[in-house]
Amino acid sequence: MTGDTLPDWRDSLPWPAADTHKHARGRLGVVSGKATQTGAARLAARGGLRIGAGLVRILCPPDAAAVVAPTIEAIMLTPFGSDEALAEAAAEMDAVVIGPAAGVNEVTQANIRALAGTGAVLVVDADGLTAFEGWPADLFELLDRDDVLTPHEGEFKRLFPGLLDQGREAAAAEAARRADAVMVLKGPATVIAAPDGRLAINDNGTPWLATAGSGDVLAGMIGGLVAQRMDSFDAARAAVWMHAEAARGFGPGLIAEDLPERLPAVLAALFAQSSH
Ligand SMILES: NC(=O)C1=CN([C@@H]2O[C@H](COP(=O)(O)OP(=O)(O)OC[C@H]3O[C@@H](n4cnc5c(N)ncnc54)[C@H](OP(=O)(O)O)[C@@H]3O)[C@@H](O)[C@H]2O)[C@@H](O)CC1
Ligand SMILES: Nc1ncnc2c1ncn2[C@@H]1O[C@H](COP(=O)(O)OP(=O)(O)O)[C@@H](O)[C@H]1O
Repeated sequence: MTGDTLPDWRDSLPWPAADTHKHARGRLGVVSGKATQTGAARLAARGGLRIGAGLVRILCPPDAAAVVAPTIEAIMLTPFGSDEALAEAAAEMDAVVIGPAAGVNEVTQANIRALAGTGAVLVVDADGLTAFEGWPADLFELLDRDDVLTPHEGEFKRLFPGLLDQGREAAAAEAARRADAVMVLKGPATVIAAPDGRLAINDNGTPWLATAGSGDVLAGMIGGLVAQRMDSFDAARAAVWMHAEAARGFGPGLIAEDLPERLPAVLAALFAQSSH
């Protein structure tokens, strides 16, 4: 990370205390797509669970429940049949990830609108961003300052046409200001910007991450940290670094499924260095 004046996110990682229980450790919801598109949410959920959220629940359309249920163990499942029902399920969550394979449509827009009315911190990725192409202000007005948007460059251009002409750092900073939310502009050097002006550039990226679903895992990891009440900007910085570190540790042959399974090694090294 750049920025010598920025506090190190390592000092605010949420290690469990002796009296912690799973609910206190952070409850993360991940919204799944329809029955044929549940993998992305499962990747995100696994990332959130591995990074330490005490309880992770996939929230899925009713038709997807029979597909998701046989593929999960520790991760829990709640089907929802309407945006109201989604908001009701999310009311118990500290954070919710929405977007991976959610569908680029009005249902995804309505689901984000419903989630914005809950107390959960939102991590909006992929289709959750693209669904607002042409109407970015409709998304921004729903967001709180601790919500996080995680676009790759294609998604970023859909919400902020022309802004990348200013360069990635200036563009991410301006986007965070416009959205009034934390911006994670993904790429070989991921830029993380907060609406209060904080800015960091991740410096341990690796092209092994250029594989389908790796961004879904990252969204879940950010969600898992903010569910543990880590500051959203620090959570994004930490997750981006750990995500790349996990990929570096695996190297050739990496697929997205491998990333959550590498996290214990990454976390163990950070835990050993910490003053817990
Ligand atoms: N396991 C699963 O279930 C998975 C499900 N997934 C889900 O699938 C859905 C569709 O995902 P997607 O990847 O096809 O859509 P999207 O990323 O919008 O790409 C569309 C176009 O954008 C452009 N583009 C420009 N810059 C880019 C960049 N940096 N990175 C990538 N693209 C960039 C590029 O156009 P080009 O530059 O080639 O002209 C590209 O053709 C979505 O719901 C997602 O969540 C995935 O997460 C994978 C794992
Ligand atoms: N060449 C690269 N170097 C470093 N990181 C990369 C590279 N290509 C992709 N990544 C990282 O991989 C992830 C890809 O996310 P995304 O494009 O959303 O994929 P998906 O939608 O398939 O999950 C991001 O974290 C991005 O920063």
